[in-house]
Amino acid sequence: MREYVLAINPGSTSTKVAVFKGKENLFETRLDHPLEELNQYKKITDQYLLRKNIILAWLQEIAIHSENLLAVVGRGGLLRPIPGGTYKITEEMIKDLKAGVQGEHASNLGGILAKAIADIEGIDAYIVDPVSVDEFEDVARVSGMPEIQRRSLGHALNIKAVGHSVAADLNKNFQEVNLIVAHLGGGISVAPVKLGRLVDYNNANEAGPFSPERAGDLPTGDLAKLCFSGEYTYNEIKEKLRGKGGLTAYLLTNNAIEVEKRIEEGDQRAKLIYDAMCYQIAKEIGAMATVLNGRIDAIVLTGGIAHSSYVTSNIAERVSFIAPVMIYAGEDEMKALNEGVLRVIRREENSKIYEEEVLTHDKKL
Ligand SMILES: Nc1ncnc2c1ncn2[C@@H]1O[C@H](COP(=O)(O)OP(=O)(O)OP(=O)(O)O)[C@@H](O)[C@H]1O
Ligand SMILES: CCCC(=O)O
Repeated sequence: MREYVLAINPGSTSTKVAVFKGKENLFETRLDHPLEELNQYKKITDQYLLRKNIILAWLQEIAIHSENLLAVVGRGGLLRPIPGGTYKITEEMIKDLKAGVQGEHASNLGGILAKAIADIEGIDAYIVDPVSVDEFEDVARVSGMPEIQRRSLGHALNIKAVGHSVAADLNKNFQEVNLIVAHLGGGISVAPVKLGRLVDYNNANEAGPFSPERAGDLPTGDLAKLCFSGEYTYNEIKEKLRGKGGLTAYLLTNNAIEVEKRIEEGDQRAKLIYDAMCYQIAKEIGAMATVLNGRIDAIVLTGGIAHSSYVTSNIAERVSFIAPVMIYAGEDEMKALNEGVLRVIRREENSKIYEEEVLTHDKKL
């Protein structure tokens, strides 16, 4: 009997996998990939066969047979800009994931792996709320330089999933509330969520507050000088902006728990940098409050760093005058992927077709 949903969430060095029966999470694990293995491949998407075989071996280990799978869902990546929702994976989407139309990202593998495993049984494969969800109002796209448009890239999957939970806790529908959701992880996304739509974003890879691994907003003149100083290659600059920026650049760690330990031991520099990160997050939340004209049901702090009362109280002190601050620490992307599929299977929502949404969503300013 076909009754299980397999969820696949690829990260840079591991693939999280889970098997659900209805809402119940039966098995979940993180399959680690040693760097020596991954480094053999030039492009992230070239790792697909290696990861597929490891997932199939794991399914065998837990005695889940592919003929009992009902659907497979993967985390969607840097696709073309599309509205949020659950998408049936099509060949057109696979082409774009392989080409990396908005860049390389481990999540590009999510859809490719889901489709490859679903195809073994001829069942449906989906992605849910990919990184490239774009529900911007046009005014949010204008950057100040016509050659550059502001892009919507961020932690849409967790932000939307948490938004649904917050709305339910407020006894409302997601489409009835205005929220500012700050996802505080390795990257940081701050999003004004207007009646269920992500109408603006900082773009977690390139702007907004700095984060454990990313530099965030920078003074543009000084950045241009650094780029042309002759000291760095393009790839080195890219790494300084994303991967080796933020806390990692200042404190040589991306681990917020380690930073807090240093602060407790009296490290004043660690305190200054960490407080600056909280300050920038609060400032971004304040800016996003204007997007919602100040009509906000709640400010929501989520992601791994929202476990820290140091961070949440620091931010709350600055922003609680705007709206009540609610904390939903951690993330449950596996549950969010499964629920996206369940909404379609239970006909609470229609699945979308990527190429149709891209066509109707192509923005030229
Ligand atoms: N209890 C805690 N207190 C403070 N920081 C914490 C705690 N637990 C986790 N973190 C921090 O959260 C960060 C990782 O968050 P998270 O797991 O959401 O990120 P990720 O999944 O690696 O990246 P992303 O969220 O950008 O996809 C790390 O800096 C980690 O040290
Ligand atoms: C673009 C930000 C999303 C992520 O880092 O996972």
